[in-house]
Amino acid sequence: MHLVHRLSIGEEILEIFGAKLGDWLLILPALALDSPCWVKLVDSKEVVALTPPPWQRKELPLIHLPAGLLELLGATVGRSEISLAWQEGLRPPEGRRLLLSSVATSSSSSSSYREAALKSFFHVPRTLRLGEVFSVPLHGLSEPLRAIEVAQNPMESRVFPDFEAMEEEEVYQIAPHLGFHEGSAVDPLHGFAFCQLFSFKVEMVEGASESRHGNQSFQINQSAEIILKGSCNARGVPYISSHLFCESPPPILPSLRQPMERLLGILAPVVRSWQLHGCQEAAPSVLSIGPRGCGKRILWHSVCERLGLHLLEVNCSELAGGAGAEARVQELTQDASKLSPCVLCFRRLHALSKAGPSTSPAATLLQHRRVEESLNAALQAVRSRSAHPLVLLAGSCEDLEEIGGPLRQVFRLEMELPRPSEAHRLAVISRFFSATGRDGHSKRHVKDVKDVPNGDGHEAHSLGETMAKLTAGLSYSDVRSVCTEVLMSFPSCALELPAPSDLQDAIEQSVKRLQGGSKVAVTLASKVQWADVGGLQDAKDEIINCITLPLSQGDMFAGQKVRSGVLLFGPPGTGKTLLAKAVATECKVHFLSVKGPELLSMYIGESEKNVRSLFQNARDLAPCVLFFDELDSLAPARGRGSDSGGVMDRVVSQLVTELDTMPATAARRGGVFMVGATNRPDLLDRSLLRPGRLDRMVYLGVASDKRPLLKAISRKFVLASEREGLLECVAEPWWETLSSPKGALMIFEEQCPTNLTGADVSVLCADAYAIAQREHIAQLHELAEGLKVQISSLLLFLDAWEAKPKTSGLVLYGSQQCEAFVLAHHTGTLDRSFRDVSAAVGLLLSQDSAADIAQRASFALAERTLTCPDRLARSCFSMLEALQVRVGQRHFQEALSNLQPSVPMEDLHRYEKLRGEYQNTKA
Ligand SMILES: Nc1ncnc2c1ncn2[C@@H]1O[C@H](COP(=O)(O)OP(=O)(O)OP(=O)(O)O)[C@@H](O)[C@H]1O
Repeated sequence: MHLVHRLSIGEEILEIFGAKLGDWLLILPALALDSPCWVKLVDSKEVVALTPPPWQRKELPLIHLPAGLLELLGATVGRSEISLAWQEGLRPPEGRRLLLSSVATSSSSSSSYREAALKSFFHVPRTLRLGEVFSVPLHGLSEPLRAIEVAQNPMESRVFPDFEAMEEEEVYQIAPHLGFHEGSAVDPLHGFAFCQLFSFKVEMVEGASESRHGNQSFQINQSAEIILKGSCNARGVPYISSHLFCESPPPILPSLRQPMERLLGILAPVVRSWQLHGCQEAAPSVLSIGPRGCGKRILWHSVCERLGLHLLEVNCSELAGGAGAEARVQELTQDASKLSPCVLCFRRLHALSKAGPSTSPAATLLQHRRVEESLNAALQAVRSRSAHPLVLLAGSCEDLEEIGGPLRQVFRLEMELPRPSEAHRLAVISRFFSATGRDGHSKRHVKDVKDVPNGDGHEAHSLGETMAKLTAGLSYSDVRSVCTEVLMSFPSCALELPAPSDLQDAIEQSVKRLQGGSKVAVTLASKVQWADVGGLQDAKDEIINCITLPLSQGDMFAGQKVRSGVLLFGPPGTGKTLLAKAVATECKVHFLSVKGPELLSMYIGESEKNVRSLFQNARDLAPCVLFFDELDSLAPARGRGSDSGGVMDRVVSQLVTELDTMPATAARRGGVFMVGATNRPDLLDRSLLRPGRLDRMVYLGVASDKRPLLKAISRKFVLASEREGLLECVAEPWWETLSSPKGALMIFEEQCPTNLTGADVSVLCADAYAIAQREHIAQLHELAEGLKVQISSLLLFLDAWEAKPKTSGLVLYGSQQCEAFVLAHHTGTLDRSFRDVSAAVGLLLSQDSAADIAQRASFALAERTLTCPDRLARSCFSMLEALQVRVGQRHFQEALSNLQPSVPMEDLHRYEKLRGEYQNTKA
C-alpha cells in the first residue's frame, strides 16, 4: 500500500514503541498539543535512518516527516521536538471525490505535465487532508519530507491526549520506502533527483462515509474522482531531493567529501546557534567555483540535507538580461525567508555577466552592482525581521574571473571544487554500473587494452579502471555521458564484453566528442614510441634526464626541485612534436597538446583565460606533459606593442605566472612538465627562458646520417631486396645488408641531399611506399586476370585475411579463408611459391559457395588440425605474405629523384647560428 506521506524513522524509535507493521503512530508537536497527527507504519524493514546533524551525533534519534505534515504540525526543521505514540485499529475514511487547485510556481510549465504528474501520483492510494498542500515530482512518487528532532524518550517526557477523545485529528499514513520507480529521475551516478515539482492544494474532499475521527483526512484510492480546478496562492512544498524519495541522502561524490565537511563545519554552528537563540550573527555566504559538472549543485543539496535546511535554487541564466533582475532577487529572498531555515543558492552566477552581446563592460558592471545592492538590502531586511528567519546565501560559478567584482564581494568565502581524480572517477563509474543493474560490469576484465596511461606504470585491468583512466580530466557529468554512451554502444554487453579495442575506441570517441568544444587537444594516450623517433639521441638523453626520470622514479626525486620545462627548437620538421609525444608515451602520462595561436582570442581577457584553464586542465590531469607547439606565436617578446590592446603582453605574463607555479605543483601532484617547441627562439620573450622556467634548450637539427631516420620511419614496411627482378623479403633493411663501401646505401646516401629533415625523410618513405603499392596493385590486376576473377573479390579476400588475427593457427582455422587454404594445402595446391599462392587464391575464389568450401574444408581440417595445426597455419601465413606490398631500393631511389628538401641550405645555416646562441645542453 502506498500512501501520500511516507515516514522515515530510526529503528531505535520503533523499539521504544514496540511498534509493528500495520500499527498507527501519533505524532504530536511538543509545543502544540492541540494539533496531533496520525501516521501508520507500513513496513519497518524499509525504514531508513538518516545521519543526524553533526552537533547531535549519538544524542537524539531523527525522524523524517513529510513537509506537508510538518506544516500541519506547525513544526520547524531542527527546532521542534515531537512526541510519538501508537495505537492499533485506526483507519482514515475513503474519499470519493477530490477537488484540487494547483499552487502557482515560478517556473512556467505546461499544464499537460502537471496533469501527467498528478495522474501518476494517484496511481496508488494516497491519504490527504482537507486544506493540505502536497507536492508531486514530474516523475510522480511522493512529496518532500523534512527532518525534525524527536525527544529521546517521548513516552516519558510528554503527556498524550486520550485516543478516544481525539475525534477531530488528522490521520496520516506512513508508507513504505518505495524504492525507485521506473521513470524515476534519480541519477545513477550521484543518486540525486533534479526534477520539477508541482504543488496542489486539497480544496474539498467528499467522503464515502463519515470518519470516526472526524472528516478531515481521507484515503484516496484509484477509483476516486479527482478534479483539478484553477490555481491558488498557497505556498508550495520545498524541494529536497532525497526527501522526495524517502531515502537517506546518497553517499556524497568522492571529490566533494572534503568541501562538504568544510561547509558543514562552517554552517552547522550558525544553524545551531540560530536554533538555540533564534538569531544569526555572521551568516557566511559561500561561493563554490568549479568546472561544469563537477558537483557544485550536488554539494549544496548534500549540505542542506545533512543540516535539515531548505534549498531554494535560482538559475542566474533566467535572471540575466532581464530588466527586473533586482526586483526578482528581492522576491526570491522573501521566498527564502518563508522557507526558513533555507539556503538561497544562485547557480551559474557567471550568466549574469553574459547578459547579451551588445552589453558593454560598463553596463554589465552596473548591473552587477545593482544586483549586489538589492541582494544585500534584501538579506538585511530579512535578517532584521522579528521572526528571525535564517537565510544563508550561496552561489556557484565556473570561473571567478567571469563574475564581476561587486558580485564577488557579496560572498565572504570562496571554495574551489576540484575535478574528480582517477580514483574518484572509478568510484562513481562503479556506482553507475551498479545503479543501472550491471553490477559486475565495472569489474569485468579487459586485459588487452593497451596504451592507457597510468602514473604507476601498471595497465588497466577492468572496464571500470579502463574507463576511469580514459576519462581523465572530465567532470562527473561528462563521465556519466561516457558511461551511458558506452552502454548504449554495446547493448549486449550485459552478457559479454565487446572486444577491448572496440571498447577503447568507443570510450575515446565519446571522450573526444565531449572535448569537442575545448581549445586544447588532449591526447589521452599518445601512441608514439621512442622507436618511432629516428636519431635525435642527444635530445632524447636530455629529455630523459629532465622529465622522464623524475616522472618514472618519482620517489628518488622527492623533495627535490625538479625541472619543469624544456624548449625544443630547430628547423621545421625535425621531430619536435614527435619527440614530445614519445616522452608522454614512454612515461605513461597524459599528453596535452596545444598550438600557440589556438589559445588566442579576439575577445578581451579571453586569451589569458584560455592559458589559465589550460594549466588548470594540466594540473587536473597530472602527471602529464603539456606541449606548446609554435610557442613563439603565443609568447613573443613583450613591449613591442605589435597588438593594439597589449593582449600578447598579458598572455606572456599569464604564461610566466603559470610556469612559476609549476614546480610546487609538480612536487605535490605528481608533475606537470612543459615542453615548448619553436622554430624561432630569438622571437620568444626572454623571461620564459629564465632559469626555473623553460631553461633547458634542446636543438633538434638535421643529421647527416639518415639511416636511423629511415629505419624508424619505415619500421612497419615490408622491406625487400631485389633479386632477378623479384622482390624478396629480408630480415634487415636493404641499406643495412648492402652497406659495404660501394654498396647500395652509400650510393643512396650520396644521392640524399644533406639538408633533408625528418619530415622530408618521412615524405620520401611515404612516396617509396606509394610507388611500391602502385606496382603491387598492377600485379594484383594481373593475378586477377589470370584467375579470371574480379579484382574487387581478390582485394576483399586480402582485406579479410589482413583483418584476421595472425598469431594463432587455431583462431585462423575458424575463418573461411583459412579453411579454404587448408583445403588448398590438403589438395596439394598450396606451396611456397608465388605461383602456387595464386592457384590457392584462385581455388578459393572460383568456388561457387562459401558454405561448400567450409564444408569441404572441415573434412580436411578433421584430418589435418589434429596432426600439425600450427605448422599448417604458419605455412598459410607465409604464403599470404607474398601478397603484401614490398618496398625495395628502387622505390626509394625513384622517390628520392622527385624530392625537394623543405629547408633550403641557407636557412639551415641560419638555424645553426641560432643553435650556437641558444643551446645550453651538450651538442
Ligand atoms: N627524428 C624523426 N624520426 C622519425 N620521424 C620524424 C623525425 N623527425 C620528423 N619526423 C617525421 O616528420 C613529421 C613532422 O615532424 P614534427 O611535426 O615532429 O616536426 P616539428 O619539428 O614539430 O615541425 P614544426 O616545427 O614545423 O612544428 C613527423 O610526423 C614524422 O613523421
